[in-house]
Amino acid sequence: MLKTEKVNAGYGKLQILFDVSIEAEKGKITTIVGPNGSGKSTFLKTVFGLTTVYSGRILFKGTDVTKLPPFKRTRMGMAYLPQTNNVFANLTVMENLRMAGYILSEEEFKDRLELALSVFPEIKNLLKRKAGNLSGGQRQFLAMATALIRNSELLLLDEPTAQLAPKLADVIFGKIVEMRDDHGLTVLLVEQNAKKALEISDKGYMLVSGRVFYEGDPVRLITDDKFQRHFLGIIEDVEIVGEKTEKLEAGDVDGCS
Ligand SMILES: Nc1ncnc2c1ncn2[C@@H]1O[C@H](COP(=O)(O)OP(=O)(O)OP(=O)(O)O)[C@@H](O)[C@H]1O
Repeated sequence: MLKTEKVNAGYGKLQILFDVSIEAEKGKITTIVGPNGSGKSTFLKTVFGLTTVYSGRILFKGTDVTKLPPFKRTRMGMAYLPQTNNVFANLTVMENLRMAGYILSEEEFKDRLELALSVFPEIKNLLKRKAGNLSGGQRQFLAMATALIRNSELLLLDEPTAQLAPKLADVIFGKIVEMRDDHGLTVLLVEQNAKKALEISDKGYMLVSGRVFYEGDPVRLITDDKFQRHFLGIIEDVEIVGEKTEKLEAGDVDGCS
């Protein structure tokens, strides 16, 4: 569904990502974890076309989208849900949902709305409320519901559980699983809440200083001793040789613990 090939990207001349190659398979949840500032959000923005790509390719459904503007990627089925400002705060919940479905016929919109509200019944009684007055969790539900209305195929989720109470975070993770299992969505997830995110994932990546440091089985990543230390920001034993960071293969992880 989504593949990046040796992507080097950043903001203007400030390079943040180095040779990042990642694959998110159709109908699967792929999660990227890593220390603060490692480039996780920048990577999602890059996939959506919001940064400067110096070299490498981004392939979406087999098409090279590296040079396409974000609105064209949206049209192709990508939904990017940033951590904040993921809904129109001055519009009501219903107006947000209508905006998402503005190209649909009235009949199609009704069907998509019914589906979105069946996955997110939590917002059903809030349709007239201004999105800006929703709680953090409700706002996240609304943002995800708009992706369902748009019939998006790939969800790019940037820390959807940030600043939410643990119980609510669990509900959000449950919704992500539901969107994969019942609605066939492909999810590329960036999370600080690394352990829980990896538990629901089919594949895990770890970024350190803008480079892929681990790729593979998410459960192996959680249980790896090195991961725990790196994730806490203690990265003294990441071997950096010149410009290259040693990449752990899934097979190496057993030996690390
Ligand atoms: N718009 C921007 N312009 C310039 N530099 C930026 C911009 N946004 C982020 N950065 C820098 O890019 C680097 C990576 O940040 P990014 O937000 O991608 O990391 P992250 O892994 O998502 O971190 P966090 O978990 O703290 O959100 C940081 O050094 C940050 O200061």
